[in-house]
Amino acid sequence: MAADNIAAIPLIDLGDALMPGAPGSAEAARLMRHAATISGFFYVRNHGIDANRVDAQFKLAAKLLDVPPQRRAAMDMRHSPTMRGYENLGAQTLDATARPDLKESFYCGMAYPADHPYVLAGYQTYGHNQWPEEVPEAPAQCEAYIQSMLGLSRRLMQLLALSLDLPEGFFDDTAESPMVTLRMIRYPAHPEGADERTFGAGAHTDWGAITILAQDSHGGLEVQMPDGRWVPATPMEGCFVVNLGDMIPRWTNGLYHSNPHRVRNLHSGGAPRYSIPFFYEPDYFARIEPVPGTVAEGESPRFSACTAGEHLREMYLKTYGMAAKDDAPKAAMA
Ligand SMILES: O=C(O)CCC(=O)C(=O)O
Ligand SMILES: [Fe+2]
Repeated sequence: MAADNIAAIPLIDLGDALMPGAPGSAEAARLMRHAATISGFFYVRNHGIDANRVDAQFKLAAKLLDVPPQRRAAMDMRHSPTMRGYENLGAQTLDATARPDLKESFYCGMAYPADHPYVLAGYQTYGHNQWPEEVPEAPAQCEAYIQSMLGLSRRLMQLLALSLDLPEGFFDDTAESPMVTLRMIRYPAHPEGADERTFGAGAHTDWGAITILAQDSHGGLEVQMPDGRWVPATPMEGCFVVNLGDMIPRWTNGLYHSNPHRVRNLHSGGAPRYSIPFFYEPDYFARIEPVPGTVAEGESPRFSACTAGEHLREMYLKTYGMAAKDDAPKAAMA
């Protein structure tokens, strides 16, 4: 079974590619290009993140999601200008043709200082976390996890640049004040007799640049291949699943893909499934337009150029039917 999905979702060993200029970087970049032109999904191993840190984050996810419902209501993400806090079961419909998602989650972001210009401006994803006092260790632990994921994301963006025959540091200046979201998700067991429109997470593509997913041992994530087939992203010990979000096709003029994926918690024997995706997006004002070498001479780009902030705002509007209050930056974006 593992061999099957490794063929579809390649495994990249980063052990020798973690530092700029490291000898294994070219090979990692080559494998990344291969994965990116198929589905945009790959596993990473020897990624430099301590297994204990990941385990502790799963324990924290359970604690956060065990906070009683009436307390959680006070910290619902809908009360947050930056969409941080609790998301209830059924609050999001990732696939508009399916039923509302059978998942609940807790969202948080990087601890930007309150006087950071983007926080003051109220841009989406910057600042304003809502922490439950029942879990006092959450802010510091989430920030530490975010910082380690951010380090890995920056390295993956460097390898992505290499994979496009660009200098390793090509994307570095888009990472100055990144938009990052950490999400801790819990999926109840898939209901018995549920119809084919029922999902833990309906089919969707991710919106940002890179998603780094830690999943527990139950499985349930499936990825759509170019031929339409759904392939399980079976959990692999010590590995993250990495996938490219919709900004990457926009940045590469469609050369790299951000394929649909979905979740059904079918094989856990009735237990809930936990997953922890980390979403990395560049700076709010990073321009997302084809990188050199991706638009052939005489051809027009396939996507309109935009800023990362504009792109993300559109996406939130699409699946939650709401956008954060960030009309102000329009002038600055023009
Ligand atoms: O839970 C998972 O395995 C995937 C979650 C996901 O796709 C998402 O949050 O975008
Ligand atoms: Fe996703």
